[in-house]
Amino acid sequence: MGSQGKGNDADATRVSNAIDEELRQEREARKRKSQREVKVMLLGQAESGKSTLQKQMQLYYSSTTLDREKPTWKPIVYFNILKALRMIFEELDTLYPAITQSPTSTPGSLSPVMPPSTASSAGNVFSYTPASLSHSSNSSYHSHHPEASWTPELQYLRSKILPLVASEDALASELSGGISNRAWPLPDIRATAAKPSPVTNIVAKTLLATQHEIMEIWRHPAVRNLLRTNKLYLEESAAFFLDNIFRIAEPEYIPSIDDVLHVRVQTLGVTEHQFDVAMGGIQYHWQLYDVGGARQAWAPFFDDATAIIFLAPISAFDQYLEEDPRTNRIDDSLQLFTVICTNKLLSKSALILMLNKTDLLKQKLAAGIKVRKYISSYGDRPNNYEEVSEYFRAHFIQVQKRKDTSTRSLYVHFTSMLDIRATQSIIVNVGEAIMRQHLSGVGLA
Ligand SMILES: Nc1nc2c(ncn2[C@@H]2O[C@H](COP(=O)(O)OP(=O)(O)OP(=O)(O)O)[C@@H](O)[C@H]2O)c(=O)[nH]1
Ligand SMILES: [Mg+2]
Repeated sequence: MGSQGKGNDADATRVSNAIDEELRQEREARKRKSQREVKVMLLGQAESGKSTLQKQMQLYYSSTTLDREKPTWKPIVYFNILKALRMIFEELDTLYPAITQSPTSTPGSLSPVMPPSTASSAGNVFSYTPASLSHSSNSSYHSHHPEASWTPELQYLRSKILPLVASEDALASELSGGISNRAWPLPDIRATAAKPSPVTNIVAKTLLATQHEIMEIWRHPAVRNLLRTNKLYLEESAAFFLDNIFRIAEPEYIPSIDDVLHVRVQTLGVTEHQFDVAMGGIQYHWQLYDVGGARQAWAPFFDDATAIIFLAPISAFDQYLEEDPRTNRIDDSLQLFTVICTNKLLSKSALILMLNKTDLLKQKLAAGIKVRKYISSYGDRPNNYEEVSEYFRAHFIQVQKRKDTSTRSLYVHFTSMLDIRATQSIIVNVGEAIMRQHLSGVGLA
């Protein structure tokens, strides 16, 4: 019995040592792995540019994967176009109810369609055309074409384009794997967009057949008027895609990187993107979390995040929240930034602030839109880009100084996320700051 007991003890010790060793190795491996793992969160209000930054980071760190994805963005570009056309016609139908009747004859008075080369470069007529300019360019048209005479041509264009608009729901359904409701945001569509897609093919053919009518409605003075008077508010990507309709309607069309950056799809929940980043001869594994929608519930899952990149679109000073039309979007960004700064769970993360959409801010200011009209505290300060951007920057910095629960520093960048060159150099800079934080966090710096 005794000797048997001893044998058992020895066995047990051996087994226990082996388990200890295994656990030690696992711990080591986990530690090594966590030393290589960098978690970055993208935060900011809806449409602040988080997903666009994610694409820019993918372009910088893993450009071949973004290149491979390009064809899968095609139906989503179509989807953005169809939505814009639907919104245009919803507004036209209300304003000119007569156009909803079927056309009696094809009007001979249709203005000639622009050739693709001039058409694609003649854009920039979104809502911010200076009033003086748009007035002079439209006045001669007005004198020959009183609004009543628009009815037959609008009727005709509507009847041509309507079948395309009608396929919006089917396209949404195809993209979202069977959920047919265009009001719903699409889930991460890149997976489903890669599958064979009969609706996408039909939409492509219809686009090809109606491209001239689309350009014509997009250029039509009735639509220009709606945009100029802000009766029609299109998503920011709409003008870009409609200006480029001839290129997009080509049968061999594959979205360019520029197109991919312009696409607008609302992110649902949290999407995760991974890529390997080589720095100092070591491969780090970056996990990028693009957090759309819900605001607070996610915080506990990210208490070990290396860095938070907060995006605030400072062009949005004249916009209000969709869900609460009394809240100015800059105010909302400041509130959300306060929540992030004061959240103890996130206090160990590096904090990077990107004041985004500076290109749109410049356009709005150049068009004479006054900040004071929307933000009374702006007072009599000059309404130029330098003053306005500095004013917003100071406000965000002040929030962090006063409210931050940690003593971390704040990295601030002005960004224009559709500008590839400028954004790529900011990504290098931000990447270095994130790696410094990571290395100090794992005790290597
Ligand atoms: N002009 C301009 N447009 C931008 C800029 N950054 C992003 N956009 C556009 O703004 C729209 C919204 O950008 P997203 O990246 O989808 O915004 P998001 O923060 O991911 O939005 P949610 O997923 O709804 O939370 C897209 O059409 C982008 O192309 C910018 O700096 N300038
Ligand atoms: Mg998004």
